[in-house]
Amino acid sequence: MSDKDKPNATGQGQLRGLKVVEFAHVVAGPLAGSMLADQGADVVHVEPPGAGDAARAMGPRRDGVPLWFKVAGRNKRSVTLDLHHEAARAVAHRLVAWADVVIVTLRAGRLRDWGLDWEAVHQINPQAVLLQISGFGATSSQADAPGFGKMGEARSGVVHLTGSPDGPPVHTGFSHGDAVTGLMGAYAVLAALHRRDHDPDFDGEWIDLALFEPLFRLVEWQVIVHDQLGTVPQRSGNQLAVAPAAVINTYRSHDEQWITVTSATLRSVRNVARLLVLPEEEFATSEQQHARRKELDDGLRAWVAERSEAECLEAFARAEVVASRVFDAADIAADPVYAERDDIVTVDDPDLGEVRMQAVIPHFRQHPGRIWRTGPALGQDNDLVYRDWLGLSDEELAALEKNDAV
Ligand SMILES: CC(C)(COP(=O)(O)OP(=O)(O)OC[C@H]1O[C@@H](n2cnc3c(N)ncnc32)[C@H](O)[C@@H]1OP(=O)(O)O)[C@@H](O)C(=O)NCCC(=O)NCCSC(=O)C(=O)O
Repeated sequence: MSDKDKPNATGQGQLRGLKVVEFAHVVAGPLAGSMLADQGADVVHVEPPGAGDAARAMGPRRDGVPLWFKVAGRNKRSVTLDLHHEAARAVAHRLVAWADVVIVTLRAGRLRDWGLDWEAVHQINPQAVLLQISGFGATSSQADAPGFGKMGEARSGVVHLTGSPDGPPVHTGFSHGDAVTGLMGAYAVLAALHRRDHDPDFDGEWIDLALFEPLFRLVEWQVIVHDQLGTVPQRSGNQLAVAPAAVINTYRSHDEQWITVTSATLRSVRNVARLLVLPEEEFATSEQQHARRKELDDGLRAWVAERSEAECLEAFARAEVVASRVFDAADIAADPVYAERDDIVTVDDPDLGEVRMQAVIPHFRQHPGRIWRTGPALGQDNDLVYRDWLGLSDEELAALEKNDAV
């Protein structure tokens, strides 16, 4: 076994030694695992033999090599296991027994059939933390229904709030609902592990997370405004529906670059007024600012349209008005602040040579996580995980292979 193939291969990171197995596909569940893997956990991604996780085929390719999975699968182990076979399910249960954390995102009926639901997992490994991600949650009447992240975004209220008032509701340009669900799933796992490590009576935990719930939770004002005022917040373009004093919008410069300006406190809105040479004292209170929000917005639009991006950003910086060029991927690649932060790193990849991707974020300054591999080939770690970690014998492995179960 080479050094890099040993358990705890990262040798660093906050979660070194944490054992995680994922019976999860596409984006949300694997992203939860990715957050844990970035911090040094040993994450085993179980995929069906053949094509593997559908996530492998997603997104643009270079020379036939899919790019997204190089990031999505990074720092993880890939094993194949066809759970349609009973013998494969027995191996899955050994992985459950091995793990501290089990992530499942197959539909409820399938989890029950395959012995990967809470009852089964808890029986196999009473100390395990189970993160179950589903469309509608395990207690819902829709518990077994399929769900995708965009459904979650729509159901969370966020899509209703996104877009211009006279336009259609809009989704964001990436897997927002899935990503936030993965992130919240990882956060929940760590909360459960904290209890495990401090409560002598810990007897496992079942985290039951629906795809719409994380975004729903994060729009902090939606429910209480509706409850207390009886009003339904509406789309308001780039403005925040419930922060009436704020000036937030994108404006186009003379050299046709979009710039976001955002000012959400009394002082920062006053700074905008001063920049536009409006009498600052007339923008002293939240009510005054709200009453003249359109004037500020129109004023900024005209002001930015007359100037180049560079002039605007310089003036904004001088006036302490918070603003940014609306970045695209090329801007990110060229930006000095990203470089100063080491937010993009170069990683060796067996198919593509050197690839650039996001660093482990957030940065831990004392004990940072690291990227020790890009998304692995399908089943690349079968031998390591099944033989060395689970202790399967040659005969057991041969029998699985003979039945196409791995
Ligand atoms: C994503 C789903 C809609 C896919 O639904 P289905 O295709 O009906 O699959 P099921 O969940 O019933 O799981 C059974 C299928 O899993 C696949 N599968 C996965 N892993 C295995 C292994 N190891 N062995 C065998 N089969 C496997 C295989 O295709 C099975 O289908 P058969 O071969 O027919 O037996 C659902 O799993 C789901 O709602 N999951 C919970 C919420 C979630 O995570 N949604 C995706 C978020 S990402 C997202 O929204 C996005 O990317 O966009």
